[in-house]
Amino acid sequence: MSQYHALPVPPMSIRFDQSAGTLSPEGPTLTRRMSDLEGLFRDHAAWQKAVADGDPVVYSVISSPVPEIDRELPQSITTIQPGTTAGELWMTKGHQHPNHQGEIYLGISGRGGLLMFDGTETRWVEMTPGTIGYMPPGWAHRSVNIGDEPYSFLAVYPGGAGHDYGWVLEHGMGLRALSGTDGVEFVDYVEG
Ligand SMILES: O=P(O)(O)OC[C@H]1O[C@H](O)[C@H](O)[C@@H](O)[C@@H]1O
Ligand SMILES: [Fe+2]
Repeated sequence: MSQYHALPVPPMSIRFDQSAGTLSPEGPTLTRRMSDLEGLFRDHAAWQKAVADGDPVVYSVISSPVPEIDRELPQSITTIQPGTTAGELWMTKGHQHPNHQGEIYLGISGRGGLLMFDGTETRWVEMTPGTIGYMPPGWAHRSVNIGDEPYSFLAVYPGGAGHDYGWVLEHGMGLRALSGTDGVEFVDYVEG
């Protein structure tokens, strides 16, 4: 975490320019390429090939300057590119909040889905512009682009929530979202 990101901020408004894909003022930004998603797609060989064939950007995250520290309420906008890897829809890594804290997403543009898993049950919430998706404490979450255009959503989350990526690598997400003839199709996480 940069020192800039950890600084307290005054009351403020933050402007989102959708066509430019910017927040102002802006905090840290993050770009995740295919190589950053190791171990997450069911078809490892297809993932490796995609990395070798140009390692495309799968999603990016722009953040407001509100710091990720306890009692603050940071926000970020994530944009997932459309695409599939061996039929599996492009998605975020997915994470659990170590101390089980809730979070909300607001669909901004494109069509997506919010896959949630509490270790036993899986839930899917379809996200279109204007949908508020709620993740209760203890539900790991992953976002998926189910359309042909970039899918963007706003996230608002407790500053102390943290990101546990190891939990998803260990437990999976219950289901995988594949591109189907009539849209999205689900298979068990462990299915090959
Ligand atoms: O952290 P990932 O699973 O890669 O998801 C990407 C991002 O999605 C949302 O914007 C969350 O609020 C971010 O905290 C998260 O980093
Ligand atoms: Fe989260």
